[in-house]
Amino acid sequence: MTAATSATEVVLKVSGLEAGYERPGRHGFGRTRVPVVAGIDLTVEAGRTLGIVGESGCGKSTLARAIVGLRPPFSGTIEFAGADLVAASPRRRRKLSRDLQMVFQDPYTSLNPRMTVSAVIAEGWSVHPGIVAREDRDAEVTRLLDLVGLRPEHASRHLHELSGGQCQRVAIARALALKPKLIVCDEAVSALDVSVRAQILNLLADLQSELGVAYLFISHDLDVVRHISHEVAVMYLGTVVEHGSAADIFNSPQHPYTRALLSAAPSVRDRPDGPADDIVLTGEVPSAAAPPSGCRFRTRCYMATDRCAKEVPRLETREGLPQAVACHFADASGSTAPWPAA
Ligand SMILES: Nc1ncnc2c1ncn2[C@@H]1O[C@H](COP(=O)(O)OP(=O)(O)OP(=O)(O)O)[C@@H](O)[C@H]1O
Repeated sequence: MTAATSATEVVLKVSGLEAGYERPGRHGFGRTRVPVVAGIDLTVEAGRTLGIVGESGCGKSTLARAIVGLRPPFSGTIEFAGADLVAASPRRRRKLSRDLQMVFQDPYTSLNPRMTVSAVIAEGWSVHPGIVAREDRDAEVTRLLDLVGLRPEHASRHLHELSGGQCQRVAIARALALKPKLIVCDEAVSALDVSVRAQILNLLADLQSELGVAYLFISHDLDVVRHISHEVAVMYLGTVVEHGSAADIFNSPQHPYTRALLSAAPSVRDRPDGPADDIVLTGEVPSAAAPPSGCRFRTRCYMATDRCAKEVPRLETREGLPQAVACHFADASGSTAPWPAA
């Protein structure tokens, strides 16, 4: 008997992505580009979740915005559902955007609080006609509300009458209304209370099982990312320093930055094989406008040597390790100690 192989469908493939902002050039002449995202490669498979984690300011939102077209990249490619989003005409891009939705951190600012819930959910159907027939729209709003755990009577309420958790459910219903292949969630549960956060995370997971939607899930909260992700990419100063399955990243982190980050996460710190102490990083995160030479993490790394100032470590799988790591010293011997504690 031959084993069945199931080909995985890649919905999003980002290659060599550079994105950021422009500032006035030297002496006020021209514009200088500041790449906040400095050459990122990643893929998201259909029906799966890629979590992106990293400290505030590492470029997570810039990455999300570049992917959904809110911030044109400086270079690189973004392939979505087989189409090149960067090269696509505005018309084609608009068509593709139906399948690529985003849920932001704060629904009160990302959605119009004076609109009714029903109008917020149905808005995309005017931009993308043909998804739901006009006469079926009320019923579809009710179905979507039910899907995200709200009642039919919520349809006529205004957003400002709802709680933060309810608003975020509306934002998810609005994204789902277009039957997308991928939803980019940028700190989508960060503003919510702990119990509501857990409800929304469970809701997202249930919707994924039911509808097969993929997520690019961005958060600074390690435990949230761990809860929802199949794969995890760890970002530091605009680059990915480690990328692998959520289990490999959380159970056996290899990059010194990942180790430091995880050593402060309660779910990791408190387990028997966790680090003896928090790994405290010294120094400030350098500016994206003037990153260190070589390894971008070296100015805060407890392992840095001269080599790290000269050579940029490539993000690659190293012998004996299942995940990809961008560190000259990562290998299966666990040489990027201190980890684990014993
Ligand atoms: N238009 C801009 N002008 C000046 N600085 C910017 C601009 N856009 C981004 N930055 C800077 O780039 C860095 C990365 O920003 P970004 O919002 O992508 O990070 P982040 O990881 O999402 O952090 P946070 O969670 O705090 O938003 C930050 O230091 C931010 O101040």
